[in-house]
Amino acid sequence: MISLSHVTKRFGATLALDDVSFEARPGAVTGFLGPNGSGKSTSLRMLLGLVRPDAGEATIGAQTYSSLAEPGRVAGALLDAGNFHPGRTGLETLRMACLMIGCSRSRIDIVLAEVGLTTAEARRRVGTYSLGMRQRLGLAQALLGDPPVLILDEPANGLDPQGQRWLAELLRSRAARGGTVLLSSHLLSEVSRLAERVVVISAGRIAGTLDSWSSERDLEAAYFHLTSDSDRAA
Ligand SMILES: Nc1ncnc2c1ncn2[C@@H]1O[C@H](COP(=O)(O)OP(=O)(O)OP(=O)(O)O)[C@@H](O)[C@H]1O
Repeated sequence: MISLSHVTKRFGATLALDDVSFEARPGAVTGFLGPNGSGKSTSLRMLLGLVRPDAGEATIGAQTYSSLAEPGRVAGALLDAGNFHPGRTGLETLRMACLMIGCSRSRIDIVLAEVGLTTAEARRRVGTYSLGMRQRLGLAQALLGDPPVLILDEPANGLDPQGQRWLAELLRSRAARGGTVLLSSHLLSEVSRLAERVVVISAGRIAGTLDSWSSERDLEAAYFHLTSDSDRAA
């Protein structure tokens, strides 16, 4: 279970998160949807111990990320696939990540196959990768420790239609095995395709949760209804 409980975070004069509480449950892919600047990345980064809350708590399995004994085996994360060292190959990137979390080297071949990067591609420097390939490498890194929890910031960014279909299948199969998947997006179509439950955030506040929708248009209508309500309240 992933949980934010009454979290508030300010950056100077900006109130990025205002008493935010929500959960992502095991066995489901939860989408975290909101406009640009609504607080999605700040929430995810807080779950991973990269941003400290001013008030409240962000936990994974009732523990803060920094108190987990083996965080890489509990939660895999994809935050910014643009952040990889461009001079290292994909393989070197994964070897270093594997060393840091203490995983078996055999996991590298497994995750490369899982994300659809070939051996030849993995031997290329990351600086030569397309956005979609960097995204696949980021997902491979998140999967290295075979963690039950995945926290993914805009994971479909740059993926082609085949990649998007493959990602949807990957995330659903992790959830079907009891995994907890939380993914952020500002794209309705992406969330509609990937998630089965959606938490909506707007201007740093949780605007509501959607548990079912019949079509992307249906989700869109519910989303605009929730976000316009929270705009009026702000
Ligand atoms: N390190 C920081 N310093 C100052 N302000 C910040 C910082 N990080 C985030 N913010 C501000 O906090 C608010 C929420 O930002 P956040 O990146 O969490 O939004 P987001 O929903 O992920 O947006 P996007 O969809 O554009 O990625 C924004 O107003 C942003 O400018």
